[in-house]
Amino acid sequence: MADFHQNGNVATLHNLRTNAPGALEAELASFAQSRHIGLILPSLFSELEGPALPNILDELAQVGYLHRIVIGLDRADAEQYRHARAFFGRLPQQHVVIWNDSPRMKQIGSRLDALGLNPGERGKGRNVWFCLGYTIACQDTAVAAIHDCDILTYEREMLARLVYPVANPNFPYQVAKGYYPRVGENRMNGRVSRLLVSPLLIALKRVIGDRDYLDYLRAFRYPLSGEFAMRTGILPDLRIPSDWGLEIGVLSEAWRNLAPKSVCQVEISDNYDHKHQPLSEEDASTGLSRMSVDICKAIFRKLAADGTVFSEEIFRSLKATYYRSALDLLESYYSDARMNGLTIDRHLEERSIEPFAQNIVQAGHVFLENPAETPFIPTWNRVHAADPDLMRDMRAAVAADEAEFG
Ligand SMILES: O=C(O)[C@H](O)COP(=O)(O)O
Repeated sequence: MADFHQNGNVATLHNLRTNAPGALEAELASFAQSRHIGLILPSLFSELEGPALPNILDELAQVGYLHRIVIGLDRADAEQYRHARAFFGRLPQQHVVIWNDSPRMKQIGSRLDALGLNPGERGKGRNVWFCLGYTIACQDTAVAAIHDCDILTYEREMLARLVYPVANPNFPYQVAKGYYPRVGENRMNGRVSRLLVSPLLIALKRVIGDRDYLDYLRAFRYPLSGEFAMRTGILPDLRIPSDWGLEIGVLSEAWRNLAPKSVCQVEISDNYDHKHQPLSEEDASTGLSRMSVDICKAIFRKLAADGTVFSEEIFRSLKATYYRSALDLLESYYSDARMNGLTIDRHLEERSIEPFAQNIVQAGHVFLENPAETPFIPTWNRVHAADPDLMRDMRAAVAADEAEFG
């Protein structure tokens, strides 16, 4: 049974398990009559062959309130795109597959490059950005949700809970961020969230002192969740990081652009499992290690933009303070896991803290050497100002790909 604690920073919408099954979906169907609800699915072609996506589609096929599903397809050749069209074809809702590697979409990318508005390296951030642009260009969607395509425990109630806070016209929220415990195969997961982000935020508070931004980030129960819903009015001004800092980046944008009362977090599941990436201890350029560096950089940059002065000494103290905080939290995670019959490999977890500590310092170095680096994709407002036809042409490119390979 969940609690109903509020932290005072962002509204927390719990699942008290008191609602009748289907009650939220029934309400959403009524909201959807006057405000269209869309879903964005950033997908790698390889995920079509994974175990999660077929079940996600089975669940989505039963969702009646969705106006459109926009699928951003990465790392696919022409044959794979054709296959993807057929794969997603069983969705009864209006849907579109954006083939990011198509010659037409590459031309759109080159046009952006020529304007100095490079949409960044291939990756989830860039994929989501094109899907958002497509959604804005359609001009018919009031609420857009985003979730990952590797969720092994997907149920359609997750989506209903995610979109409800921004779809209900009587609620004040512009952004809803999903949260849940990550457990699977009897293990407590969420390694980067538990072992890097939580202790890093505690350490930052100790080293640099109180900051509203730190309180805000610390208020989120799962800051790295890939599940968001937003009212589309805020999308044209959203700056999406092109690297792995996407989830923290979106929260930071919400903090910068919106009043705190417009942001909430919502419990979407009590059983979330997904594909696990390796930590790659020796190589900070891949896997969770790379993710941890990008997340640290995103947080440092945001704090610096807010007036915090960083130095080598601060990053050294941060590393030491982080290490201590992470070990303390590890003790709590262990007890929590143990009482819930879950396993946690203490040795492995303690070993993961070391590369994370190194990566904090590495991210600090990168930041100090290049403080002006802004790995953000331009906002769609900026794109529209520079090339008012681009969004329309992008829609046409997607339609032409569909017609050619349909
Ligand atoms: O959210 C996280 O911490 C990372 O995505 C890693 O998650 P995992 O440990 O569940 O694979």
